[in-house]
Amino acid sequence: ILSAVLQTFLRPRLKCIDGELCLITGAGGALGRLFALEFAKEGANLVLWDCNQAANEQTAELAREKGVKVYTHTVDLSRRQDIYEAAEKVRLDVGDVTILVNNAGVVAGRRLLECPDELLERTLLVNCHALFWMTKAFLPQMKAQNHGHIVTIASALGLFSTACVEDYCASKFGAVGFTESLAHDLHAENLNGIKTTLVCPYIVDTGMFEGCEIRKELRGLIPPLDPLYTVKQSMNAILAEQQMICIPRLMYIPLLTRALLPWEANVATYRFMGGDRCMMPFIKNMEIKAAKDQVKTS
Ligand SMILES: NC(=O)C1=CN([C@@H]2O[C@H](COP(=O)(O)OP(=O)(O)OC[C@H]3O[C@@H](n4cnc5c(N)ncnc54)[C@H](OP(=O)(O)O)[C@@H]3O)[C@@H](O)[C@H]2O)C=CC1
Ligand SMILES: CC1=C(/C=C/C(C)=C/C=C/C(C)=C/C=O)C(C)(C)CCC1
Repeated sequence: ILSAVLQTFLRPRLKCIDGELCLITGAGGALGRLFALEFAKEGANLVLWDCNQAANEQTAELAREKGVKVYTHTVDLSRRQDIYEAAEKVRLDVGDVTILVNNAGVVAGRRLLECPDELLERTLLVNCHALFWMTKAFLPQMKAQNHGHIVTIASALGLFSTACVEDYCASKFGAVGFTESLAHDLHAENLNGIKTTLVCPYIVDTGMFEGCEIRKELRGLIPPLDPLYTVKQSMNAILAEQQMICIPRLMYIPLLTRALLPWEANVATYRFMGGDRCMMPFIKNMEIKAAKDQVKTS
């Protein structure tokens, strides 16, 4: 406890990752791109995976300007075989990945009963199942050297939940459980050279949850996070080899109250803070977007 408190108030020693090989999933997306640029700044060579080839290549271009080697692959993380095949290519053509950042994520953004099954399934496959296949593909090399770092970009919604994002909460609770169990596994095997970091951010202003908002009067107290701030905070935690980080720190409170208060008290708190209906405008946005897409395709 003392060392954790000291870590919070003193500047922890940050590790050097110059020359390491870092694989980032969802690297074409908002946070993925910023992670790529931060890892490049630290001198890590990059392997960038995304299903969106154009966006991934754009990230690669920007990262190459920092003077590091960058390799790209177009991978659909909802397909186990695609992950294994791309991982084999990386092993043969590039080498051993020493830092793995599981960042790609999706959300259905529909009410459960109106959501196509495939969309619900996709959330679980990308946000949760892919963690199993990524770890099975890259952990053996890390174990052989007793050196590596596995980062999971989960969510505050992997620690406590809210209405209308059943798929997302199920997948992120899964991601949290997976990463914690893996961390215990590595400790139990005395593989102290392999670290894990679990990142749990609140709403980040990237567009993924456009419209999600809490009670107006509280929005100033807990505003959506700036993407660069989120990534910088995460980088500090990663380089300090911190096991878990909630961004902002205020997010530890709903995690604690969820565990300590009776269910009814939590429901009342949600109502008071607008946490119960925070996803309604986001779902509306997604419905409008889906309707527009349907018009375009028909
Ligand atoms: N934004 C937020 O409020 C928060 C986000 N997070 C988490 O942070 C992570 C990054 O989010 P953010 O940057 O906002 O999201 P983005 O949508 O900007 O980025 C996600 C990236 O992952 C890609 N991706 C989606 N599905 C697949 C797939 N099947 N295979 C490969 N790549 C895929 C996306 O491609 P495409 O664009 O083509 O779909 C996109 O490039 C996610 O895990 C998210 O859950 C956590 C807390 C809050
Ligand atoms: C439920 C709830 C809250 C709102 C949380 C929200 C709005 C979280 C959104 C997180 C997102 C979008 C994560 C994405 O990965 C409060 C007011 C903090 C506290 C009371 C309970």
